[in-house]
Amino acid sequence: MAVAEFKPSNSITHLRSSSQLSILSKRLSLTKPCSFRTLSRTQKARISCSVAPNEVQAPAVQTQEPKSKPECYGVFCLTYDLKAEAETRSWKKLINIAVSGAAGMIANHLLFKLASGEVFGPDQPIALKLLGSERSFQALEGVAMELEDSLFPLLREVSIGIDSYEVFQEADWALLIGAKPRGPGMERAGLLDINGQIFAEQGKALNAVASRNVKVIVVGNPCNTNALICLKNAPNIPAKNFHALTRLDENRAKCQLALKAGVFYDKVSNMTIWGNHSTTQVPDFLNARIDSLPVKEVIKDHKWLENEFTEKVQKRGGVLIQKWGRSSAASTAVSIVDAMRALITPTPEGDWFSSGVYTNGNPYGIAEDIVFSMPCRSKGDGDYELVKDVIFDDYLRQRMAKTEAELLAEKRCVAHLTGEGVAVCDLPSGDTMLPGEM
Ligand SMILES: NC(=O)c1ccc[n+]([C@@H]2O[C@H](COP(=O)([O-])OP(=O)(O)OC[C@H]3O[C@@H](n4cnc5c(N)ncnc54)[C@H](O)[C@@H]3O)[C@@H](O)[C@H]2O)c1
Repeated sequence: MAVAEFKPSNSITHLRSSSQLSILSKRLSLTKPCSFRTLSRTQKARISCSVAPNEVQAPAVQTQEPKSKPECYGVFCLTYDLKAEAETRSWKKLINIAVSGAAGMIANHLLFKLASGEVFGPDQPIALKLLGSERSFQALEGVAMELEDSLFPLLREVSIGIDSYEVFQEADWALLIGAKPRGPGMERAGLLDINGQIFAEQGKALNAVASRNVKVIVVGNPCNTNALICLKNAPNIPAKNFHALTRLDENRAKCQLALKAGVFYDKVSNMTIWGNHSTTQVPDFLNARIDSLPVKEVIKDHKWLENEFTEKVQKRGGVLIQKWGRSSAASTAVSIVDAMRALITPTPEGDWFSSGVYTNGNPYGIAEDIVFSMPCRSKGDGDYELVKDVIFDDYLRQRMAKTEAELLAEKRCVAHLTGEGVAVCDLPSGDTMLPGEM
């Protein structure tokens, strides 16, 4: 990307968004407004601003913007030579990706994958809109600096902010990672309330300012119920557009089956994670396949499947924390990429992927009106359909009932955040830690 230096005299400056105009005007203390023009070729508004020296009242001193206001960051505010844009004519329309918790560990892996084109491909420019908390604002600036220094050709805009109503504007994707970790001694109900409030607020913000077709992936825990809270607070966005990330659990389950069967993990397919992203989740070995064969035909040790395999997947996150000293970040970022790609590329014939989705009219008899991980297929258009041809046995039904009961109890705990009355918190006894916890 060629970047032309901004000169505040007689220059024609091409900005990338209307918000940049106000920043430019402020920097130059312009007395007259600049003019707009739209380039139909790119279908994107650009602003031409003729600046005569006598219009400049003060030196181009950079004024401090209020921290809550997202704006272009650093090099992403600079202008660039339109001639150099010839190269980018074949590029697609810019995609706006909002990421919350952008100064956190998962985002630190994810943002660079997004910017490198790993999700949307080498001809798809993107804008990153980074949401942080007040405490993490400085760290957010650090993240933006690293993005600047990476010189990603596809990364056309970066903005940072702490107000979700500002950051989520026109978002095509919202990757909601930011959440409070559970502190020592904090009950799961406490975590549900604290984080639930974050997701209620972010749901409202998405409802108000995001694209009507925004795809939302909730990562922050407890992600299923946070996704439910979020969608309930965004009535103008289809509930089907909200996902809770269970792709990491799917990937972990595939890995364990491959290990036991002694095959490379690309041989494992049709892996469903049913239910909650907690230790009640059900990795489904009944419907999964290894080399196109039912798992039970390849792995004859059915006791291992029922006990060890299931528990290994459910508790993988906790074991990882014990070894690593922190929660999985890199593999979570990889699984977010997988989850996004699963929605924008056609699912291979006969296969499916897992995602926590709204149980509205599901064919499995699962309680309606919760976010439950289920098997999905996509045509690659951002949408999905539930897979119908799955089988159940008593073991699977029993396990599914347990994770369903947990999600229904979580839902009752957050009734005050979903507009469904007074919360009554009667979570099943025994702490079903989140997979990312000890
Ligand atoms: N679904 C999954 O598979 C999965 C896997 C791993 C982790 N997680 C969850 O993802 C979340 C983030 O994990 P991490 O390792 O990146 O944590 P982290 O603590 O490194 O980062 C979280 C970031 O979010 C920010 N934040 C807090 N509240 C915010 C808010 N209201 N708006 C915007 N930002 C906010 C924090 O300041 C912090 O920078 C946790 O809730 C974790 O449990 C989910």
